Amino acid sequence: MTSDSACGPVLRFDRLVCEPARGLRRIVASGTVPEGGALVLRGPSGAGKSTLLRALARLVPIVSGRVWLAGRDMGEFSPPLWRRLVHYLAQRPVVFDGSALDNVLVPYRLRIFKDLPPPGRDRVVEAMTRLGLSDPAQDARTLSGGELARVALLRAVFAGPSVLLLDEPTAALDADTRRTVLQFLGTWVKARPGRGLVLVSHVEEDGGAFSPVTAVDLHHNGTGAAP
Ligand SMILES: Nc1ncnc2c1ncn2[C@@H]1O[C@H](COP(=O)(O)OP(=O)(O)OP(=O)(O)O)[C@@H](O)[C@H]1O
Repeated sequence: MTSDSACGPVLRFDRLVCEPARGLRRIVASGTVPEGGALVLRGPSGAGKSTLLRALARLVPIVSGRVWLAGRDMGEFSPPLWRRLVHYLAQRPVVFDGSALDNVLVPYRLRIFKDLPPPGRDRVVEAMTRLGLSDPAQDARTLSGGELARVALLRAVFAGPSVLLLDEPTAALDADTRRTVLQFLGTWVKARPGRGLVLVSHVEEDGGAFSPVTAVDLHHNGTGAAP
């Protein structure tokens, strides 16, 4: 896996020490998310990949270490603003009542982002179509696992993040759909300056969809390092 630092880092974490819940085994890692590209988080099951992602989103306790977004320390942001800009997408998608389209727009329907104008319906439907979601009106509770994963991904994308933290976003997808999703993310991350991705993936080729790309290997003992 190559590393290319031609662009500056969007997100950087240095000797970040976090724990899944207070008092549990700690995870220690440092890494850099390149602008317009991705950091791929690798490691065996239980090594702490999801925990590290959740720590970067300020969803689990950070014991020590530092995190910067576009050069600004995490502490300079309120937690809600940070979580919007550094947006975590869980491994198991959450489904709400309503259609597939309603589900993409949930944060706006619930008025979580009061200061952000909702994206136009046409833009959302166009993105859904690009991801192979051909019926925006379909009841979300009838969507397959792979369709729901793509709905959840679009919900995250339309929340307006700078950095998307994606926990195995291609796990429920067949090879063709996986390529479509990776291509979509590759376009998204380059569409505006200041964007980056962090991706947990067990699929070696997933990282190859992005350039520049960096990696962190988390080990069984919870320590992580760039290879
Ligand atoms: N809330 C929690 N309470 C107790 N233990 C937890 C909690 N969350 C995670 N753990 C434990 O912390 C360790 C790291 O979990 P984590 O989900 O971060 O691993 P992972 O590398 O993402 O694994 P996988 O590849 O299987 O998803 C695991 O041993 C897990 O059982």
